[in-house]
Amino acid sequence: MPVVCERFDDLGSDGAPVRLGIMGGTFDPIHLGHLACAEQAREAFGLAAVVFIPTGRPAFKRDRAVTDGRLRLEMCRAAVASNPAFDVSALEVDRPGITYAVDTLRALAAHYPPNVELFFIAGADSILSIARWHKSEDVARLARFAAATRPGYVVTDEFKAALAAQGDFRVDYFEVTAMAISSSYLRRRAASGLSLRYLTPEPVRALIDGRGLYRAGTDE
Ligand SMILES: Nc1ncnc2c1ncn2[C@@H]1O[C@H](COP(=O)(O)OP(=O)(O)OP(=O)(O)O)[C@@H](O)[C@H]1O
Ligand SMILES: O=C(O)c1ccc[n+]([C@@H]2O[C@H](COP(=O)([O-])O)[C@@H](O)[C@H]2O)c1
Repeated sequence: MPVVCERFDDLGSDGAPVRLGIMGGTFDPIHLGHLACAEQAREAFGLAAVVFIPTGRPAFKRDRAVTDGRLRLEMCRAAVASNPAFDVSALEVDRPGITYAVDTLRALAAHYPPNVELFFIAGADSILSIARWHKSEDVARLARFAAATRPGYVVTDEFKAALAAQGDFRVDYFEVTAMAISSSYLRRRAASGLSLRYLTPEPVRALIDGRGLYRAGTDE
């Protein structure tokens, strides 16, 4: 039985330094923006693998209903199957209560040897909120951050100063191909009966269609 993920549970067991990317998100549903972001972070930071970890009950989205965690995990699994460097983890979906990244990072740090360095991948826009994350000082100690910017997005000195004022976070930026799509956009399209083709991998689209997800009246 895998402990934290399905393909890379023994990462770092040879003692050599290695970097593991963590792509956290609600993934309701996963889309090409998430996947390109993870792939380009992998290249930019020399990550050996990226694990997609769908949240259980997301801390900052308590005001809306979220699709069942097992289904979101299944969509993530279908989305990453064709990339040998990608994996999924059920850690957050299986953990009861509100999902906090600190609990996940603690579990990963306890599982992997110290030569495995954790990189949490996130959109640069959401990086400013990390100081409000649960036990953010521990989050800062447990992982580095790979923050995705869009082409033309300038990380200003003011932004860096605002972040530095909030805590001792180690943040590195990388540029990701701009894709102006979001899970909410896909949900809205599905609810209007519009196609999700070319916005999410085909196996994910097939799951959404097959299970009748995000149809009118089933969303927020
Ligand atoms: N188009 C995109 N390109 C790059 N990164 C993205 C994109 N969409 C989301 N992300 C990043 O992926 C991570 C997980 O995002 P999340 O699951 O909340 O998706 P979302 O599309 O923003 O969802 P929603 O529309 O429901 O708020 C976040 O760090 C977010 O910044
Ligand atoms: O730990 C927290 O307090 C916390 C607060 C907000 C977001 N996060 C994490 O950030 C990632 C992206 O979250 P979201 O809400 O944009 O899908 C996901 O892994 C969340 O668990 C974590």
